[in-house]
Formats: sequence, structure tokens, C-alpha cells
Amino acid sequence: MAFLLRGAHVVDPQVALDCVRDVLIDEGRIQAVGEDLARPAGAEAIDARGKYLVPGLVDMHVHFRDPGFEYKETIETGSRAATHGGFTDVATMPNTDPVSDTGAEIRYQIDRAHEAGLCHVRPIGALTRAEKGESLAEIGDMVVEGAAAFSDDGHGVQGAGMMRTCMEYVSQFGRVAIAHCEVESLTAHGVINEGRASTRLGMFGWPALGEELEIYRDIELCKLTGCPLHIAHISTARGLELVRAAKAEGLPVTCEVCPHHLFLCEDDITDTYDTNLKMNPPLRSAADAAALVEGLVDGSIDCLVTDHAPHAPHEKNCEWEIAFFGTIGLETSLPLMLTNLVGPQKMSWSRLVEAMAVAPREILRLEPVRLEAGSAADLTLIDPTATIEVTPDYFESRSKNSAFLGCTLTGVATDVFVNGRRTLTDGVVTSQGR
Ligand SMILES: NC(=O)N[C@@H](CC(=O)O)C(=O)O
Ligand SMILES: [Zn+2]
Ligand SMILES: [Zn+2]
Repeated sequence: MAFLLRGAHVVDPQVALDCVRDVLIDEGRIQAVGEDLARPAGAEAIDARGKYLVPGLVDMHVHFRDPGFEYKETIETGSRAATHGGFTDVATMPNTDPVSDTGAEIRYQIDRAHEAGLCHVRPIGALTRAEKGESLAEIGDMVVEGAAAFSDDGHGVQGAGMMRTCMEYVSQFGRVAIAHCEVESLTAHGVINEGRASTRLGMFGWPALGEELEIYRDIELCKLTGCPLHIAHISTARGLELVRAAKAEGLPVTCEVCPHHLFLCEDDITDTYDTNLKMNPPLRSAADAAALVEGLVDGSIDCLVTDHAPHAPHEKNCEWEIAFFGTIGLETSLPLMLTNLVGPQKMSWSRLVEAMAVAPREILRLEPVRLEAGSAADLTLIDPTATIEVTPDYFESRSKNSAFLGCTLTGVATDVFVNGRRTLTDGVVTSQGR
């Protein structure tokens, strides 16, 4: 099926585009980007005037819970959520059951994703067996089966020597190690940021240092091993300073931030104890959130991810202390960025595209997607004026544990193309196995 998108505002800093163009898609690729393109016979014309067309969005940090916790999310339902949110690619974390620590587990995810036939799913393999931090996982085997990167997300690798071995191994395969930075002896029992929030609500604190100390350690291990290092879900101003310093030294260090750490803070946790605001790392101070926004805008933070962490109602409708950590994010990420940063002109469209499409592909060493002839037709079409209400019914995800329930947001993906196939049509997921 060929498509001619007419009059879209195309934004792609990789090819210095920020203007109105027509784009012709056929045979899985962009055939032409130009003005007043003629419609070939058989091509479906799409009126894209007033909308933005960008390289397909990538979320390099999601949890699809498949296998093992399919009651929260499956690769199919997760792919639907990703598509609904405007994404063409996601990278799935390995803390499933069993943990994704062998080639067979990587193959399983890729096969399920093909059956779902929506977005590209790029599985991340575990660094250590069962994410126990004791012995190396089958890194080489997983690379052969298509693992995009390696991480023990959900846990920090507690032993510095173990992390060194992981990084030495991962670097040999030209992949990136993604670090969930958490010193467990400092964060044990922590359920909320240590400081004002923990004092006010009388709960065990999860201190900023528990994250920052491990960021420091892993940057030093990056220096020692040369392994590309990506810091997951950075949440504190001091952690960001450490990353800035590492970059200034020329080290291969990158980092990501989640919308909830940008747009929420510990003060939002009031006496309603909304457990959808409980996540790991926790919501930090308002000053931390402001520093993270600044870091994302100035490029010190490379990319935006959601850490989409679905949980079932019984895992959230309970006391704060025993509620599971995490919020879903795939279907609110782009609308939050448009509403809070791009709309109010605190961030340019080009910077948004870098953070949500260009940088994650670079970090995962994926083929670039550019708005030019010959590139894969993985594209996201965005209506910057459409409004959504974040209600449980809005979500395609199997879980509804969103920290942003009740919000009204402006700007949303209306159409998504993956290898030239239309997977989202006017906001509706158009599933078709491939
Ligand atoms: N972020 C979370 O709060 N939870 C994640 C784990 C993680 O990303 O560390 C999960 O798997 O539920
Ligand atoms: Zn994590
Ligand atoms: Zn995670």
C-alpha cells in the first residue's frame, strides 16, 4: 500500500528539515519528500495539513511483562499501547519471568512481536543470570538472537566487580550497558524520596545518594572498561551533573529521563497517597525536576523514555508501603511533552525529535530513520491541537496505573507507519499480523 501524505509540517534535524512538505511512502520506504508531489495511481492520499510528521518515535525503556506476568501486559497489548502513543519502536526490559537472559528468551519476544504485527520490539537482555547480580548472563547467545542492549533493570548490579565484568563483556559485542543505578544497602525499605516527602508522610526514604553513588561508580567503570554506558531513568540534579562531567571528559555515557520525573515531584504525593505516584526511582524534589527539564532541553539528557511499568489493580489499590513500583507511560509521553514543553515553546520540535526518535536509535545502534528518500518508512504523524482526557478507558495498555490519570493534554499522535504499514489510523490501532 502506498501513501501520499500531503502538506505535513516535517521536522527532522538529521536532514535540517522544519517546513511543510509532501511525503510519498511505498514498498516500506520513503520514496520522495518534496513540494506538490503527484499522487501515483493506487496511492492513498492523506491530508496532513496542520499536522507534524517526524521520524517514528522510539521508547527505549518499557516493561511488557511477557512472559510471566501477562495479567499486567503482553507483547501484544504493550505493542498496542506503544502504537496508540505514537511509537514505532520500543525496547523491552528483561525483568520478566523467566528473566530474559538467554537467546531463547530474546527470540520469544521477537516472535511474539512479529505476531502482534505493530511496532518493532527490540528486546534488552539481562546482564546477569536471572538479574541476580551473581554471574554473567548468556550475552553472546542473546546478541546472536537480536538483543538490542543489556541491563538488569529493576535492580542495580550490586557488586562493582560484577558490573565491571558485565561491561567488559558487553563492550566486546558493540552494545550498550544500561544501568538502573541503585545501591540497595542505601535504598532498602525506601518507598518515597528521602527528605521532605518521607518526613512529612512518615515513610522510609529512598535517598538521592542511593542513585548518585552508583551513577558515579558506573561512570568510573565506563572509564576503566570503555563500555558504552547508558544511565536509566535519571531522577536527580546531582546525578545529571555527574553525567554532564562524564560527557565533558569525552566518555561514551548517555542518559534518559521519564516524563513523571520531569512533570511531577514529591510534593504531588499528598495525603491521598495515590500509589500510581509510587515508582522507582521515586519522584524527587521540585528543584530536581526543574534541573531535569533543563538537562533534556539543553541535550545533557539524551533521550526521553517512559519506563512503562504496568501493574494490576490489586498491586496498586493497597497501602503505599506494599504497592508495586511503577507507572505506565507509553500513551501519555508524547502528549505530556507537547502540552508542557513544546506547546509553551520551552522546547523546539527539533529537540523533541532528537530526544524521542534520533538519540534512542543512536544509543541502541539501530538503523537511522530520516525524512528523506530511501529511509525506512517508520513515521509518526502528530496533531498538535487535538486534546485527550487521560481516563482508564483511554488506554490500550492492559494496565491503567498511570500517574497522569485525570489530566487533559493537548497534542497527540494520529497516525503511525511501520515499514510503510499504517499501524495507527486517525488514532485507532490498526492491527494486522505480518
Ligand atoms: N520503574 C519502576 O518503578 N518499576 C519497574 C522497574 C524499574 O524500572 O526499575 C518495573 O519493572 O515495574
Ligand atoms: Zn529501573
Ligand atoms: Zn524500568
